[in-house]
Amino acid sequence: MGRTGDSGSDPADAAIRLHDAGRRYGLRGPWVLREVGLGVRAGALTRVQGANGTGKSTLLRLLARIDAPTEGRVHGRPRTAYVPERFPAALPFTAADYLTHMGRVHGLTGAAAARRAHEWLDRFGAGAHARTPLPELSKGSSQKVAVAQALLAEPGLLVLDEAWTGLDAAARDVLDRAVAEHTATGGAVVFVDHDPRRLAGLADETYEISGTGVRRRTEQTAPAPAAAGPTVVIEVRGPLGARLPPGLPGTAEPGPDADTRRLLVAAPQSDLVLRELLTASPPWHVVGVRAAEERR
Ligand SMILES: Nc1ncnc2c1ncn2[C@@H]1O[C@H](COP(=O)(O)OP(=O)(O)OP(=O)(O)O)[C@@H](O)[C@H]1O
Repeated sequence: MGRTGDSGSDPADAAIRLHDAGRRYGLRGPWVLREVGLGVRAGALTRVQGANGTGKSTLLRLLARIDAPTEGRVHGRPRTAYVPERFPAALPFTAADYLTHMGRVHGLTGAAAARRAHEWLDRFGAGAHARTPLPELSKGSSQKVAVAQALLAEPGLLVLDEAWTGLDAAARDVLDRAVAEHTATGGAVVFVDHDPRRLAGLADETYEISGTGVRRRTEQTAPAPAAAGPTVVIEVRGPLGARLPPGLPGTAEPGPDADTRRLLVAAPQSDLVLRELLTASPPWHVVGVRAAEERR
């Protein structure tokens, strides 16, 4: 069985690393993972894939340190936030109180945690549910809370297990952008998603689970084609006279102020463009992103 350690993907700058890690459930349960060696780099987007039941969630729980490996070791303790595949929605909190509580768990002051709780609920279009008890939320709103609790913590490592499932299209876009911003500012993201188009072409590393082993995939997924379809307007601000990064897809035009530009980009390429802008030197500040139809 191929071991990721054998493929040389154990970077020294890893935020977290598994060494010969194995996991089974129960004393005599079958091994789900064995001899797994992989590192997750700071500033990188890492995808984990594999057929149903192969151990994707198990691997993510090891990386999030929710579970300890049955054998082997884990190195690195980045501050980690985790969106589980199934959010425990029956907790006795309102949405805002739960998020504030989670913010405090992650070390924020009460005031900062409460502010970010409301900011993230608003960003996900769930501001109206701030005072709704978690058990009364719809599945979609509940998932927004599940994702917001991880994002508001601004962790070093963000672990997303099917986090897009159940979100509406606008909320999925918000999460896509949050992931791009997170990696652009040096955070690490590990994700699993059943949809191969999710963040297609953006992953820096892709790991495939097969049998009890994990293999690093070396081939890059081609970026999503710029198909006809929805266009988004990205308004950015940069230093006066600065040039946009070369080779950006879409078209650019002057913005409302001398230091702003408006980019018209096919929706599937907007994350790629945001990432280029945020990682440019000097970086561009993203003023806003909206559907082209809403343009005034
Ligand atoms: N808490 C647990 N107790 C016992 N067995 C478990 C537990 N969690 C997972 N397993 C088993 O470990 C194996 C891998 O499960 P896991 O959920 O990690 O796979 P997955 O690839 O994420 O699955 P899916 O594609 O269905 O989300 C499965 O056989 C599953 O039944």
